[in-house]
Amino acid sequence: MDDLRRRTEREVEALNEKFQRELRLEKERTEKVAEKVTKDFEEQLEHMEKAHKELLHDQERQIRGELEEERNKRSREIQELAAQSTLRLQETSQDLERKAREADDVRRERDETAAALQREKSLRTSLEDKLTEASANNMTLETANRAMKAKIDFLESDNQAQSNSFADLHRLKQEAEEAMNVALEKLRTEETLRRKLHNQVQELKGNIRVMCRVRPASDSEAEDAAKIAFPDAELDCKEVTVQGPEKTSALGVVTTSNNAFSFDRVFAPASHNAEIFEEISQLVQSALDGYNVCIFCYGQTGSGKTFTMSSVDGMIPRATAQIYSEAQRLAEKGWTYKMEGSFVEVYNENLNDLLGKAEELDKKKLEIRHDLQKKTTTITDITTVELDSADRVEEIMQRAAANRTVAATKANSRSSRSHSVFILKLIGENSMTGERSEGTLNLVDLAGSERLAHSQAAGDRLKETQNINKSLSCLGDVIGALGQGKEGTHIPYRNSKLTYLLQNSLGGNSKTLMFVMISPLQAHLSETLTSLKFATKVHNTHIGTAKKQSKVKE
Ligand SMILES: Nc1ncnc2c1ncn2[C@@H]1O[C@H](COP(=O)(O)OP(=O)(O)OP(=O)(O)O)[C@@H](O)[C@H]1O
Repeated sequence: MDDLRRRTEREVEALNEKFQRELRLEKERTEKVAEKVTKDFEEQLEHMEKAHKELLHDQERQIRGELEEERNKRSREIQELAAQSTLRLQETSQDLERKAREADDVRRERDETAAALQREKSLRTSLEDKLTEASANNMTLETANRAMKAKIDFLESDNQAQSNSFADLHRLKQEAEEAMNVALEKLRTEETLRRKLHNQVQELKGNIRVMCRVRPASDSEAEDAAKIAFPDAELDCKEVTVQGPEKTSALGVVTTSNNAFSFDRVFAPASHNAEIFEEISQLVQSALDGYNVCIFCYGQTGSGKTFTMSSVDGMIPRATAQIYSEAQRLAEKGWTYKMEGSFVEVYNENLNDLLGKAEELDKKKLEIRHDLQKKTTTITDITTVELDSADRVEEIMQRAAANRTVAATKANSRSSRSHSVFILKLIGENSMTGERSEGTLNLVDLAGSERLAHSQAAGDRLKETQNINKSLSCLGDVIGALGQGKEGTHIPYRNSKLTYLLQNSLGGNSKTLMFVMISPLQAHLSETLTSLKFATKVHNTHIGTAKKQSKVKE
């Protein structure tokens, strides 16, 4: 049993070993097969992958190509569409333009038709009027015809009477012509005489006249009114009284002085520019007659100088209007006039062309030249405007005002800090009598006369004030020296630009009118009294002929 069992065990063992060996071999074989299969499969996979990639690539390329083609096709289509729509747009806008043109044409035609209709209507009315007139004329002509026929019958019946009446008519005509020539000659002589007499009257009135104007207080100023009275207001108004400031004596008594002034004329606050002009119009006439005339407006800032001189109805526009109408009247007497205007400004002792370019103010140098023989003055490089119509004055004033506005600074209203001179040259010629006249009218708006102590000025402003004071006092000195009336007296014209500019229009035969402008306010009392005293000094000066003197009564 044991042997059997051992033999069986050995056989089982041998079988087991054999089985293990065969298993191992089988396993190795299987592994080899599996390895080969795996490799084959991988190769096959790789191959397939490659083939697939190529296929994909080909397909992508193909799709891209198709896409590109599609895009090109679409963009071509879009371009075509855009071109078509542009074309359509152009056609539409051309259409629109054509339609607008047609509408314009229609409108024009309609307007023309309306105008033609209107013309037709007025033509018809005028034809109807003419027809009425013609029938009236016809009737008159028929009456005249009948009268003529009667006359012809009469004349034919009496030939001798006819030639007699013809000779009578001829003689009468000659007499009428002679009378007319005598009248014309008389008219011309009378004009020459009028000029002489006018000048004599002006000289009798005094070659220097001083007038005073007190401006009205505005509503807001009414409470600050100074005590100014016009004692002879009902008569010819030549006096003005101003109550001075209160003074307290050492004993504590308060007094006020009453200052009385008299001038050639005093204008109370209610006066209008038209009344003022009535007084100066005679001097404007003198300028037309060939005299040099200076009209000044003097006074502190805000006293009414510009209102009187250059406002819309001021002296400058009124004087030029008078000159135009006078020149027309004188044309009947053989006079033709040439009028030239210029507008200058004296600022800081510098002469500026107010009609030139604004940027040249204070830069361009203007020179004053005098012809002492002819008593004429010229300024180099000055803008001169021929005043061939009354409207030109307005244009000149606007140009000057605009230039001054440009030149003004914040702290400096240029017009109150400078003197302006409107110069009107009037050259007249009489072709019938051979007479010639050359007069100049200077209309001067002086700078504000306030004194240095009151203006509290410094810097540029101080220089301006000093220059203003200097030129105003030079003006007083020149007038004072002229007033001495002695031959050979030195007249200090050269001491200021203003007096030098006006040299030929101050003194001699020339006429001067000084308007002193007065503010009605108590706050300006001190300046008012100073202005009135200055004006009195000028008024007491007599140039040329004797005239009544007046004094300051205190
Ligand atoms: N007669 C008047 N009637 C009514 N208003 C006047 C009259 N005079 C002056 N005014 C007014 O008073 C104000 C000051 O006048 P204006 O400007 O003429 O003074 P001005 O002396 O020229 O001053 P400035 O020296 O500053 O130029 C202005 O508003 C002006 O309209």
